[in-house]
Amino acid sequence: MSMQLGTCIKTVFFPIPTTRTTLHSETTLLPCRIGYTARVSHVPLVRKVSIDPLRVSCCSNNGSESGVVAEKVEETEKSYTCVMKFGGSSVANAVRIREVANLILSFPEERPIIVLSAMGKTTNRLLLAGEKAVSCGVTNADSIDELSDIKDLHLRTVEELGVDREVIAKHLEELEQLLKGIAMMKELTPRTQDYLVSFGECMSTRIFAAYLNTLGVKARQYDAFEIGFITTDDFTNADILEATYPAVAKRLHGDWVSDPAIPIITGFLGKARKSCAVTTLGRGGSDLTATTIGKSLGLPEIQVWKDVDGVLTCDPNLCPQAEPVPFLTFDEAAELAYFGAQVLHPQSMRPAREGDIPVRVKNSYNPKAPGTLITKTRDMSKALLTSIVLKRSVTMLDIVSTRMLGQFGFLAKVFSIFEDLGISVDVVATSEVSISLTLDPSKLWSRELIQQELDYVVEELEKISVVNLLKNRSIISLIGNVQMSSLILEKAFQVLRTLGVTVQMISQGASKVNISLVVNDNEAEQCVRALHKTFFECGELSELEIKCTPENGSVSALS
Ligand SMILES: Nc1ncnc2c1ncn2[C@@H]1O[C@H](COP(=O)(O)OP(=O)(O)O)[C@@H](O)[C@H]1O
Ligand SMILES: N[C@@H](CC(=O)OP(=O)(O)O)C(=O)O
Repeated sequence: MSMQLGTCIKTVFFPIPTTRTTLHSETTLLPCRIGYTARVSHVPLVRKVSIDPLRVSCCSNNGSESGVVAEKVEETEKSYTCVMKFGGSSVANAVRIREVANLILSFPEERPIIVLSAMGKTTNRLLLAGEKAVSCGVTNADSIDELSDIKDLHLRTVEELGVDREVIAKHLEELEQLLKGIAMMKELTPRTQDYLVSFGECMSTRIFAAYLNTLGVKARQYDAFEIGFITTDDFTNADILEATYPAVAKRLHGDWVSDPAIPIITGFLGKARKSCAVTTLGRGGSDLTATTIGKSLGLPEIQVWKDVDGVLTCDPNLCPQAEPVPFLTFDEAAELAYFGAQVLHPQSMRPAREGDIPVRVKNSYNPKAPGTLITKTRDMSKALLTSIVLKRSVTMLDIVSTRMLGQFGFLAKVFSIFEDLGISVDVVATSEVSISLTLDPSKLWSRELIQQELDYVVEELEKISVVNLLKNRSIISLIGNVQMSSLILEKAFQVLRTLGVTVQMISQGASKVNISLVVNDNEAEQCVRALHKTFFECGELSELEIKCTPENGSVSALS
């Protein structure tokens, strides 16, 4: 690809965010999409334009602003059109794998990248096998029930699919050796645990790629930790690092250009930047793998295929009447996931939002159902509540300053204690002299550690305040249009008053999509069911026509 600097025609990749892009600093990186060519004109003051497979970077001569106008010219070569992620329930056995393969092939116009989780409950079984190995003794390690279950499932699956068992034989052998090693060491570190659970995704993807190949569909298996998924060294809950995006794009795009095949990639896994060991992205992390790939390649769509008809108005295990939500914003989906809806990984919306790539949540058991479409914005004019989410077993802290009213720096001191300990806070409510907050224990991996950490937090906080630690609390999150908060709260408090439940804390986030209520664990489920009934099942509020006066923010409901 040749470039003539100083003239007005340059080759870059599409889409450029807007037709006119202003350089705000000396170097501006313009996101772009593989497979497209665009023309950039009017580039005064631009010293250098460099292009890699992912982006064009422009450096101005003197750091001053200059304009770049870009437009799409042509599609240069056909590349991937979407990423499709299938969760454990979608690939639970040979029958399901066949159905998923048929589903993928029923979209001949797509050139997908496939991300898979481990088959069925394999991750849970691997975790349990690891726990048992610690105390069962070396001679018993090969007869752990969960190991036998995993072997049976995978060997039965390859047989039923007519795939050579060699594709997983080495992994099964190595898995047994690993469990013996754990039994010998009598120890399961987070690092070993991540390596242990990685066998689930490594095997499901090998089986699936081999099966597609037996059907005459060219597919290529990839371990995410070998193709540029670079993470922090936080085993069991690692974060994806920026370097992942260009590395993954380069590898997948390069392979497509040299030898096209459907990539079948392990979800959930990465490679630690410092130790180079295998990491996992937290439970349900394959969603994040999919959105990371979507952003890496600037794909037009990310699809996550589940066992439900999309994101629902509530966890169906709690409220069987829960209905699919047709549209969501990235903010709503992120809050919903963060506050406990198992359906999406809490971090998975970040790459999609950054790349502004629509995410479609679909049901692999019912592909005809429209599912949920998650985008940057949606029409909120008639929206009231989108979904109700429950997060159980939360610890709440009431912190009252021992200093006088008007003392500045109290909040800063409190939060610096959490920062030092690396503990993240979920919900916060403050007054002049007190703070109530809930703690997110998900970053901590063992029960003992949580208790130890909590004791230390309280000890530190007691140097500046009186602390009341309240365990066994639940956060009920009302996700939706918080512009309608008066109506939402009026209805919610009516329900809770009828149940005789006292709300111990309330908070409305700055994202304007979430109101959180903290109640006792043992009251939470009945509250959620009653709230769901009122907001989604009675017809009155779910079919509500809402009249909102923007000037004064007043809201009235016409049923
Ligand atoms: N608000 C919700 N919407 C949809 N599903 C939910 C919700 N809350 C909890 N769930 C549960 O999440 C499950 C889907 O998530 P998950 O098990 O991670 O799927 P997969 O393994 O297919 O990726 C559903 O079967 C459902 O039980
Ligand atoms: N297998 C991993 C990763 C994952 O994303 O699974 P699923 O897509 O089935 O939630 C887990 O169970 O956590």
